[in-house]
Amino acid sequence: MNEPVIDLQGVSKSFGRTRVLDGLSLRVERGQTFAFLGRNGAGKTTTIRLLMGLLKRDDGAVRVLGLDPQTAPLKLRARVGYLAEDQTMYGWMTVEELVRFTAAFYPTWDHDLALRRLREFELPLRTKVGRLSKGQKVRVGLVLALAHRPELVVLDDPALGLDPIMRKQFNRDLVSHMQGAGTTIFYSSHLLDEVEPVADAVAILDAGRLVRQADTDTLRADVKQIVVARDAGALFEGDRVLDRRTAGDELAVVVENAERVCQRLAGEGAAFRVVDLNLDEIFEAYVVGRPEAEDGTTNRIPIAAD
Ligand SMILES: Nc1ncnc2c1ncn2[C@@H]1O[C@H](COP(=O)(O)OP(=O)(O)OP(=O)(O)O)[C@@H](O)[C@H]1O
Repeated sequence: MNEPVIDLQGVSKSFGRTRVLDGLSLRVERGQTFAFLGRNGAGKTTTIRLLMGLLKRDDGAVRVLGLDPQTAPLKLRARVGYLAEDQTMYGWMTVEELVRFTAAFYPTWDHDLALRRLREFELPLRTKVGRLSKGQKVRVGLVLALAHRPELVVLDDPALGLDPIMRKQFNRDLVSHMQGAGTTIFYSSHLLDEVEPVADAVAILDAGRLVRQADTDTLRADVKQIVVARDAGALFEGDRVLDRRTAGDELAVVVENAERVCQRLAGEGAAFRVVDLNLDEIFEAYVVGRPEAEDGTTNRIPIAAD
């Protein structure tokens, strides 16, 4: 198998006495569009800063494009397009000046490509960056992150602060300008609806721990809600239950390995129905699901990355 583009193993990071990342392992393959999901404060930006060599880890190993970002940050930056969450731009420069200024840092800069993207994004070249709208600034950030033709694009919550129409547009930009052509895209988000149509793979981070990493299609096929009679909770003993809730006479249980669970239930002659979940519902089951039975016992098994 090819070397992964991003490879984190057992990475931990604390700020003072607060442990923000706790033994995080993650693997992103070449050409993937990979969404890194987590609620506010889960540790996404911290992970991205570690990937970019902007922070030092306390423990574990990090390789990005085969390099350790901590010891080779500049080499890495030349090969990565990075859009920070709080991208600070030089507001007093015009768009054109900012593009020329940034170009000077990258030997592989493709100025024609930059101009083409600026045109496609309908960005006004002679307007000062400080006067652009939030959506326009994100697009300038994307142009700057892409025009040196990086092998890897790392975007920290790029749709943050954009209105729903602009977020859809951003997704279209992602698909039309970055996907394909072998570029690997790693981006953090908490906007599940928008991630779902574009991400090949996702990782779900919760309080600094990885709760699941999988291809998006695999995840949707694997995690389902199974509805049984209210008193039939014992059917799921030993299963990986993520969430369990009752409604009227029914019990709805979200499980991993749904196909295997369904085969078993069918074999046992149990009455049940299966509900497909979208990424948003799956995410919710992992990070806020309540797997406990009414007697307080739990059968959520600690979950490892695939
Ligand atoms: N330099 C720092 N010093 C102290 N605490 C920090 C620092 N950077 C991050 N933290 C804390 O680490 C935790 C994780 O922050 P991080 O920014 O990585 O989360 P996030 O998943 O990106 O959140 P969001 O979606 O809100 O941007 C938070 O509790 C944050 O307050």
